Amino acid sequence: MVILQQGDYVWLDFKTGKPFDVPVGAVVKLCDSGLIQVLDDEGQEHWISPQNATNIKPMHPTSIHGVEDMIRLGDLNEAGILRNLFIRYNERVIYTYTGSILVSVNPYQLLPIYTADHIRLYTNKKIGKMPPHIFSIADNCYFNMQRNNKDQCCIISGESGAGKTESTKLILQFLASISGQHSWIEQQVLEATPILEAFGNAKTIRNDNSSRFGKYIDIHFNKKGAIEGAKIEQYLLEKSRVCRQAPDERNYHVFYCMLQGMNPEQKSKLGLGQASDYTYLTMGNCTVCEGRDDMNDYSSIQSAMKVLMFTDTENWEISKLLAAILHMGNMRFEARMIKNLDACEIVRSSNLAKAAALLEVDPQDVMTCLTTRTLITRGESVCTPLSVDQGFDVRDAFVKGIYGRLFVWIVDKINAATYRALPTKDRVIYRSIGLLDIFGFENFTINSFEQLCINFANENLQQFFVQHVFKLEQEEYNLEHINWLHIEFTDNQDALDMIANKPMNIISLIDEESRFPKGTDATMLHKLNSQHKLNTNYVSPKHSHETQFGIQHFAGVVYYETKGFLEKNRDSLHSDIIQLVHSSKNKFIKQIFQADVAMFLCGYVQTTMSPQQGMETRKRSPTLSSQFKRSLEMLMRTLSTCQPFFVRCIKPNEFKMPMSFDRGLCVRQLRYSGMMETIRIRRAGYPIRYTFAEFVDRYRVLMLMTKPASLQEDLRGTCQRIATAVLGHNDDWQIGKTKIFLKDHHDMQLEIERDKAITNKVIFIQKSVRGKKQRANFLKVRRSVILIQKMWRGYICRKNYRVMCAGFLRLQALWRARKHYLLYREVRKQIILLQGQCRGFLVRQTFWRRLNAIRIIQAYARGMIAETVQETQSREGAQAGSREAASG
Ligand SMILES: Nc1ncnc2c1ncn2[C@@H]1O[C@H](COP(=O)(O)OP(=O)(O)OP(=O)(O)O)[C@@H](O)[C@H]1O
Repeated sequence: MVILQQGDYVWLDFKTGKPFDVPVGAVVKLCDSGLIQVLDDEGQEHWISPQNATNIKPMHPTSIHGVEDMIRLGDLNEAGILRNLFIRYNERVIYTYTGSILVSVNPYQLLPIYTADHIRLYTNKKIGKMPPHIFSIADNCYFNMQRNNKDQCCIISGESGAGKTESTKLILQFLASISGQHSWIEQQVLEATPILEAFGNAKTIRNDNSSRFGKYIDIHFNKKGAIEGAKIEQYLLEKSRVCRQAPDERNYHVFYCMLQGMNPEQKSKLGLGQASDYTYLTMGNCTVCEGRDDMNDYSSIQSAMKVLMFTDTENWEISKLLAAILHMGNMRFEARMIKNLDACEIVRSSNLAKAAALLEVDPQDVMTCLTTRTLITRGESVCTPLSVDQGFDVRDAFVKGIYGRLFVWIVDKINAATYRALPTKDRVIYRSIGLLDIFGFENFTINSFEQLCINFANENLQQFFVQHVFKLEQEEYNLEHINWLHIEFTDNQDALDMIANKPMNIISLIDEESRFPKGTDATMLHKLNSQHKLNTNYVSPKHSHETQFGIQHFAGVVYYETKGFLEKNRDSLHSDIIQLVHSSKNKFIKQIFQADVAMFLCGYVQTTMSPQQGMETRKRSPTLSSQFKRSLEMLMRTLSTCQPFFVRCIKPNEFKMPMSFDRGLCVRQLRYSGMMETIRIRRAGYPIRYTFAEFVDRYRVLMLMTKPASLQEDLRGTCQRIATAVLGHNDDWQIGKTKIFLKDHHDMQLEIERDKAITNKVIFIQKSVRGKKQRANFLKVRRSVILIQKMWRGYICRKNYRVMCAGFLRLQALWRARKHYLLYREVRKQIILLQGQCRGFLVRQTFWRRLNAIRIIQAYARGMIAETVQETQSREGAQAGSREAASG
């Protein structure tokens, strides 16, 4: 028992026994209370008791958050694949790889992943270098074509509404933008889409723009890799839609566009009203399609037709036929009895006249043609009446005949504009990429002849795939003496042999019975039963009254209802109708019926038993199954010369809703797409191989001193050495007799290393060239610098010299000045000293002289003073005596 912890991821398998129930991923929320609580991917909680713990299995770590390449999933089973797609889808990541197979889940919303920037990002990038994307497939187709000089093809399959046509358009858009400037031819190739969609697409309950035909677009490129042309091959247009639509479905878009977009004058010329006036347009009770603008689409169709060289006359003739179809659809039949036989008559109305006028036939002839039939009884032709139901059937057969041939003519017309057959010698230099947008495996409640054809095509494609991925590899491994693990896989060769290859196969028996005059659906079933009842791929009816048989296809058993098989397979028109067309004055209708008329005129007719047991005359055109088988054989031949890529489109829900993932629906599609086988086969084998020479030439860059293959003596040894050096000894790659065998991731690793090595070498070359250039430049600059330095230094030296000279002069002057000054100062000092002494001497002499004089003067003065004082005193004494005498 597994010990679980909170947060662990597990698989929950409730073993409901329902065919499309697979284990769901879940995370453990609680596990400590005895019961285990888990939350599954759908958001539902479950409590699981220890007894039921066998329902739980741990999840491989690679499955927890999802991987880009499902080959790397540890849980390589339906549940693992489904969960991986689911978690990526929830993150709006719609593309996932399985090796080089791309799985695309329709997002039903516009994602910002198809911009010009994305185109640039994905250009010239090997698968795996960038996250999975449809652009990566387109890019690898393109660069493989150029690198390997080999045609490429891309097989896009899936259910209705899964996104095949959108993927095809995205690839075309990518190729047109990377292959060069938008040229006229590229525009023509791109403009073919609106025309094809108008005439071949319709609103169905599964898809508002459902392609009701398969197509193979072969795009041709010239040596330079520019688009040079394209050729479209169409398969199995659903003609019955012109006359009948299921509830909520519409007829082909072109009818509604024409009625909305034509001007009143044109409409009145064609006698047209509005969509609701026509039985053929209202059977599904739905004349408008949300999100489509029929009026706008009409002008797009018109301009696309101009680009593709439809003349105005041709355009008008097409409109006339479309209008005639609508008028014929409004014809009513009334029951009559003629000579005790059920007969009918067309109710008088303008519809017959309008239809006859547009077809340019006599209205009476139309009446006769739709109400009677010419039979040959005992060599004589007899005209017998038709019942009302037969009348309707003949009318519808005529209408389907017109539309089917018109569609073929339109495709041919487009091809005439876009495809130029090249002389055989030129073809060698032209390469092509083929895009196959074809209905996937179908298994409805009631499956008819169309489903048989579709599933037959899918068996072929599955076989092609298996052959490509497994059988050829196995053969090659054996041839090359490679050890490899034998894996079980479903080889559908037996089923294919039973359907179409071995003598008395199912298709040939249906064909034979279709040509047999007395053949009916019941006799055909009887023959099928007796021929194949012992074949394990054939499921016989359980009771004799049952009208269905089963085939064990690669994707499961499908039961086919045989009612109507022969009629559908004959796909022929009664000779009366061909005669009516022959009598027409309308050149266009005669042109589209050209082959039938020619056959009719040759009298090349077949006879079949009519319900009235008379012999009908019909033109003996090839049956639908033989035509389909032939075009399928051609297609398979073309594909087998190409290097293939596979895109598996998955529709996540039936409601055209974003972010809604219906697990059951997706498992069914995964199973029907043969995905499981493909994953196992691819993972177990060695998808990448190179001859020794190719390998050495491509990867010698990874080992120093390795010579080109042409100069090698031991190519095998060199290969081995390179592979060992890069991939290691023990990894799962092998070396055979002439080739080396690798897994996808080895290729990626080698390419990454090669890229690195080349980048290093390029950098080295760039470095050397830049170095040389820089050195030369440097030397030049250095020379110039030295010259400048020289000049500068000279200049500076000269300038300095001059300054120095001036300085020296000044110094000299200063020095001399100083010397003179010092001398002068000394002299001056001496002189001053001398002067001082002299002056001293003189002063002293003068002093003594003056002193003596002063002394003499003083003595004289003192004598004077003393005399004066004496005189004064005597005078004063006299005066005082006088005064005393006076007073007294
Ligand atoms: N990559 C995409 N991004 C956004 N929407 C898409 C994408 N692919 C498909 N769709 C939506 O899904 C619708 C159906 O796609 P598409 O017509 O390509 O389906 P189909 O497989 O060709 O169906 P049918 O077989 O009926 O023609 C488109 O009209 C578009 O709305």
